[in-house]
Amino acid sequence: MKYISTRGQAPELTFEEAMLTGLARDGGLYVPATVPQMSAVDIAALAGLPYEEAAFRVMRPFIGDSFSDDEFRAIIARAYSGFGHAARAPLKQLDSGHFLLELFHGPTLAFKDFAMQLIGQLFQTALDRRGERVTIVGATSGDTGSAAIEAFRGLKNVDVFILYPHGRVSEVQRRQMTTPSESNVHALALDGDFDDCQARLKDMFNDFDFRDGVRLAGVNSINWARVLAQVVYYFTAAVSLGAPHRKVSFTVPTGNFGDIFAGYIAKRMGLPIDRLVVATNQNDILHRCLSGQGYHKGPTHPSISPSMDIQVSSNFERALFDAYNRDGRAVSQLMEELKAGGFDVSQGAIEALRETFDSGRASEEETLATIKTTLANSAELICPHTAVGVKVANEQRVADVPMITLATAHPAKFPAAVEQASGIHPPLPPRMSDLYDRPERVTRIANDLATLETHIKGHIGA
Ligand SMILES: Cc1ncc(COP(=O)(O)O)c(C=O)c1O
Ligand SMILES: N[C@@H](CCOP(=O)(O)O)C(=O)O
Repeated sequence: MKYISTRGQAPELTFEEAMLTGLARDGGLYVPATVPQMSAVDIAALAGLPYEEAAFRVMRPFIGDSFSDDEFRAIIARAYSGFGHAARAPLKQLDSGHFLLELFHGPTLAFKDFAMQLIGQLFQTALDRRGERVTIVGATSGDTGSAAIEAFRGLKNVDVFILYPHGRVSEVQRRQMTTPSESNVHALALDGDFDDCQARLKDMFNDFDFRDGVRLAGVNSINWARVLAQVVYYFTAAVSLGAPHRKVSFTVPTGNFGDIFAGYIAKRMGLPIDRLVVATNQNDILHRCLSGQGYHKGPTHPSISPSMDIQVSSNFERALFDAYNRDGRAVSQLMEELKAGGFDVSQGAIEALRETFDSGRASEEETLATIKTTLANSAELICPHTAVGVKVANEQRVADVPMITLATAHPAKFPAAVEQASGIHPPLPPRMSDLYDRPERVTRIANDLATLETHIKGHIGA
């Protein structure tokens, strides 16, 4: 199994190399050269399996020779052992044709744990074997950072630096990042928004002296392994509703396009997915693009679903690569135009995208109203990101095809918005009940590449 870059100018890599590399050296994102297929028989055989075994069968063909079967099985078992629900990703019925896929039973209460817990184990195994260490730098609007810190805290061959936008994450998210006491964890509150954090991270990858000097690695969804781990729950959810014998649709609260791109991979592997619906908040660049208005950046408006406050949706590049028939030069050209503000998508590419993706948006008021009505109608208290999904799903559902909305975070991560909408203050799970009492450790830092690089170099192994 080989991985190629969306910009066509970087070396082909194995799974392990792509995982440890993160961003390709031509600035692109790694994708599998070919997508492995699962037959209807393979898919039907997933029914009733433990989540871990389904994960092994879905992901195994992407791993190649990087890990032995025994090694990979053990890694998966360790990754999901800390989840608070036996099913790992349980489905809850909201009404007759609408289901919630609960992805918040991991250690940091968001869907990121599915991938991050796995790649924590994968990194550790690979680095121990190679006798290497890496410096992980991550950009977060709140959830990736806390999940990465949880997965890598205390590991001897990794330092983890997380850039988050100062003042733009929830207090629970911030405390999850700033309270771990392990010396290999470094929380950096950047003066800027999430797009600034992600842009500086990509700048670091494109500064080869720095990149090679600190042995930079990335755990954002630029890392293919992140996307791969998220493919699994599309299979388990669809199979529990009757796939491969019946089609299902998914609505995905979307920001960086990693989660929904995992659904696209599941579909390309053979899972009978009818529609994949991109649900955005008021920062609706993806919805506008899929509606034919081109991809043009605007200001980011802070919202009550802050993890989706994004303009430059990183993984959309992977979808564009396929929509432009895997033409790396065309993708490079679009990404150059994006630096200057945006680009128009060709008619052929937009038609290709629309074969799979629909989209919708939820305003702040609609998000609050959806939290309230979902509680009243289905007795489910949902987080604001999930509410964006539920609102859009309700508009886009069609009869006879079940709709599964991804519940991407626990409501207790966003208590202010949930309480505003519902009057209920969602409590943190007991194991996190002292979160507000733990001392915080964070460095406020300027949105400046040289400052960041100097800080990181000075704190490796500190
Ligand atoms: C709670 C929550 N929902 C949705 C999203 C959007 O997911 P993605 O960035 O994969 O599109 C995020 C951030 O990634 C998130 O943290
Ligand atoms: N919403 C994310 C943004 C980063 O996304 P990623 O999937 O690329 O890591 C967050 O919570 O940080």
